[in-house]
Formats: sequence, C-alpha cells, structure tokens
Amino acid sequence: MTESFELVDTEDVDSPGDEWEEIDVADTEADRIARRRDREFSEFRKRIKDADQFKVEASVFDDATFAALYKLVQDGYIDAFGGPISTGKEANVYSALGGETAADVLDVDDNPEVAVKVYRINASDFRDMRGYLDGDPRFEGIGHDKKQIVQAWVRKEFANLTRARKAGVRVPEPMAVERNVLVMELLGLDTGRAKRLSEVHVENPETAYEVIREYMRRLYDAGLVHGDLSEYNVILHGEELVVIDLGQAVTVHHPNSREFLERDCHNVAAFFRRQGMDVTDEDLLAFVTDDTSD
Ligand SMILES: Nc1ncnc2c1ncn2[C@@H]1O[C@H](COP(=O)(O)OP(=O)(O)OP(=O)(O)O)[C@@H](O)[C@H]1O
Repeated sequence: MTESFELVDTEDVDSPGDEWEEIDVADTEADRIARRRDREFSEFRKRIKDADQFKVEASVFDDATFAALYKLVQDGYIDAFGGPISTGKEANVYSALGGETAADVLDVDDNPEVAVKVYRINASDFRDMRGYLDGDPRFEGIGHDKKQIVQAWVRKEFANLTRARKAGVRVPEPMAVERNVLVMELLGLDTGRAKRLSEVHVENPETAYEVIREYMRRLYDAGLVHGDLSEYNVILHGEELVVIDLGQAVTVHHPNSREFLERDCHNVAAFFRRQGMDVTDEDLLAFVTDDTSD
C-alpha cells in the first residue's frame, strides 16, 4: 500500500524565518530571567539562614516559606530580618525591618519595624483549623489539603484583622499575606517584647474592662467572634490595649459562634473578677450582643 500525500508549494510552508528566531530569543531571555531568579532566591535563602538571630528558625522553613518571604522582600514589605518574638504551637512570630511598602501602608517616613507571623504547615493542627473554617461564607469550598487549609487560615487572619480595624477595634494593622506568612504592625516596640495583659499589673481594671467589652461588642456588630479571647491575647502597646491572634476568629455564621462567644465572655469576665471587679459572664454577654433589658 502506498501512502498518499499532497504536495504543497514551498511558499505555503512556514519557513524557519523570523518568527522562529523570535521564539528562540524569547526562550533564552526567559531562561536567563529564571536563572537569575533562582540565583537570587538561593542567595536570599542563604542570607536568611546565616542571619545570626534567624539561624535556628530558618532551618525549619521549607522552600515554600522561603519563597513567600522572598516575595514579601521583593514587594517591599520586609527589608531585613530581626529575631524571634514568639515560638508558638502553630506559628512563630519574628520582628523585621519593613520595607518601603510597609512604610507606605503605615503612612510613616522611616522604614517601620514589622511583625512577621510564619505558620508552620507541617506542625499546624490543620484538622482543628478546618473546623474553624466551617460555615464561614468567605472560605466555602476549601478542601482538606493541609497546605490549602493553612493558607486559608492565614488569609482569614488577615481578613479578620482588616474587618476588626474597620469596625474600630484596635488590632495590629495587617499589611500583607503571602502563602503561610502574615506581615503586620509590630506592637510594643519601645518596651522590648510586647507585654500581654496577663503579664502586667493593671492599675485601673475598670477602664481596661470597658475598653475590652467595647471591642468585643464592635467585633460582634461587625459579624465576628474572636474565639480565643483572654488576657493572653490582649497586648499592651503604649497606653493602648490591642487585641491579637484573630486567626481563629469566626463569623457569626459559624455553627459554634455562640459557644465561642460565651467562652470569650467567661475568660474576660473571670480575668477582671480576679482584678477585684464584680462582673458576670452573663452581663458581659448581654452587653456584647446588646441584649440588655434596660
Ligand atoms: N503584631 C505583633 N506585634 C508584636 N508581638 C506580637 C504581634 N503578634 C503577636 N505577637 C507576639 O507573639 C505571640 C504569639 O502571637 P499569636 O498569639 O498571634 O500567635 P499564636 O501562634 O496563635 O500563639 P500561641 O500558640 O501562643 O497562641 C504573642 O503573644 C505576642 O507576644
């Protein structure tokens, strides 16, 4: 059997002319850029690993975390890394010198110091995290892949901080989120490590209580419940009380939001009872939900 084929005029055949050369050139340029990026990235990784205060922690970062940090440096949120502030179960918090973009966000002239919260994908208890994302319309359709869950969690913390600020609750100003890394305003700078409410002597507990219950009410009016509020997640920043750790905060749509709110009220009221105040969990709950009969 003979194969049949159609003869075509050579002029109709694409010639390996300009077009092909162009493709070749573009390929080479892309390769060059990719090689340069790889080189810069490994230099960056080495620099972080060699940074004195960063040594131990950096050795536990995976490549994806390095890539996220690298992007944040490129985007001007981070200029130089400082030391660890806290090593938690799920995340470590570091201080860093912010870049130009960070200065723009905070509207300051000099590069500000920033807090960098790095969630550890492997160490995170993502099953527990998954539960907190349930019923949250902002994170519908999130699957069960742990990397995705941790990243959704970090975006959720960023979104919660943004919403809380809009509602008039003093929380750290969120600046950027990249994969498992969150950059935010650094608190308690002048005094070294930021002090928690649990670590200080509260001279005027009445005022502190009024501020915190007002924050809780504003948060609730904005459709959020903190979910882990206590004297450990309120930081003293100068004269201000600042609420932190909004990763687990849920919207009021969450099936357990009422239970979380009651727990928050209990923790807060119990702390102020220990300061000698006559406050009840129920009164606080009624204040927050505006469910007062008077
Ligand atoms: N914006 C910030 N500025 C300064 N310090 C901060 C900031 N955010 C967090 N920290 C410090 O890091 C600690 C841990 O932060 P956070 O509670 O957000 O993380 P976490 O991983 O949930 O911690 P934990 O496992 O202890 O609950 C805080 O107690 C505080 O000392």
